[in-house]
Amino acid sequence: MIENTATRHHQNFLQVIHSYYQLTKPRIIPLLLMTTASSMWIASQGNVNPVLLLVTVCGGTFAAASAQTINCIYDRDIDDQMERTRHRPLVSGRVQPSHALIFAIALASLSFTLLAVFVNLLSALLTMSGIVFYVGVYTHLLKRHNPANIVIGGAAGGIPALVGWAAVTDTLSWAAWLLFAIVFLWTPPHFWALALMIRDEYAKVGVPMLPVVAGNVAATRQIWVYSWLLIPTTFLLSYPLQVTGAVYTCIALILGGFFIKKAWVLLHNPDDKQLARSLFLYSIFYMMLLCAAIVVDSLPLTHQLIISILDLIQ
Ligand code: HEM
Ligand SMILES: CC(C)=CCC/C(C)=C/CC/C(C)=C/COP(=O)(O)OP(=O)(O)O
Repeated sequence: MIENTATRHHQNFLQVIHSYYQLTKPRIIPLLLMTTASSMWIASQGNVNPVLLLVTVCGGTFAAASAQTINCIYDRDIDDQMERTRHRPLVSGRVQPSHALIFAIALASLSFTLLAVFVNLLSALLTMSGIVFYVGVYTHLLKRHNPANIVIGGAAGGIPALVGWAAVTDTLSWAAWLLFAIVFLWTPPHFWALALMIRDEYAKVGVPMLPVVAGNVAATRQIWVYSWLLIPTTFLLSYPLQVTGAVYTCIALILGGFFIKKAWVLLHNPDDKQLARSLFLYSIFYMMLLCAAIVVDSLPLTHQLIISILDLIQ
């Protein structure tokens, strides 16, 4: 009997932890952190201090988790009505909104303190501006009111790249803003592809996502335009900025080629949900590999490999 009660308490405790974990929308955070890490990588010319990297990534994790939790509190009414979101902890009543708010404030405070004390004030303030922008501008002002919601909201997603740069250099440079621009321009194709898949759900709750208000044809045209803005922008890191080299440029070219191809096929089949899904999944893979390419590009081993290959050819 006592053993049973203890097991039940243990299970309840794990369920509570899991509910709070779910509040933070944890699957999105690793990619945000990859943009921070790759920005730190370039800013330190491949010699990033591992402790600084760890602390910055922890600060970024807490901040993103805080922002997502506040978003869950704010959007719990519409989350309740959409299949994709109806199992979230605040909707199903597993966490009280007031408890979630305390959790979010604690996470934001922890993030600010960690970054301000162990990294620098600029990175801490930028991170807080990320939370304010995502919650105040995207979630409150735009998401339910303006079809340009995610175009402007994409700026919040670009902030972790700025944070990474600021963490290393205590300033922002052209390269930092370029990384910001890459995430900013990537966000519309990433999100509209998903919105094409679940357009009816957004329509049901009255969220004016582009495919809902302008139709699939207009949305796929916009995806096409943003893809063409994104891909050339990724090359600017190599030329004229010269913060990345040949390996990055080759990988960016191949990845970009597939991006354009998928956007092109979708442009000609705007109602095909499978193609929209394929672009959505690819957009995530694309950003992961682009960040990885930035890191690989600067490794001494890569340089040695290229020199060996060039020697072999000659
Ligand atoms: C305003 C900007 C953005 C919007 C509106 C948006 C929206 C979404 C939505 C609705 C999902 C589906 C999540 C789910 O199934 O619950 C998703 C998935 C995802 N997003 Fe975004 N996103 C945005 C920006 C970003 C950024 C900047 C990143 C990272 C750099 C990112 C990374 C991801 C990842 C990794 C997933 C897949 C998560 C999974 O496996 O379920 N997103 N996004
Ligand atoms: C520096 C810092 C902390 C920056 C914050 C960056 C951040 C949290 C970006 C997240 C973008 C995102 C996944 C939006 C989805 O919101 P949604 O409300 O449209 O998604 P939903 O429909 O799944 O609720």
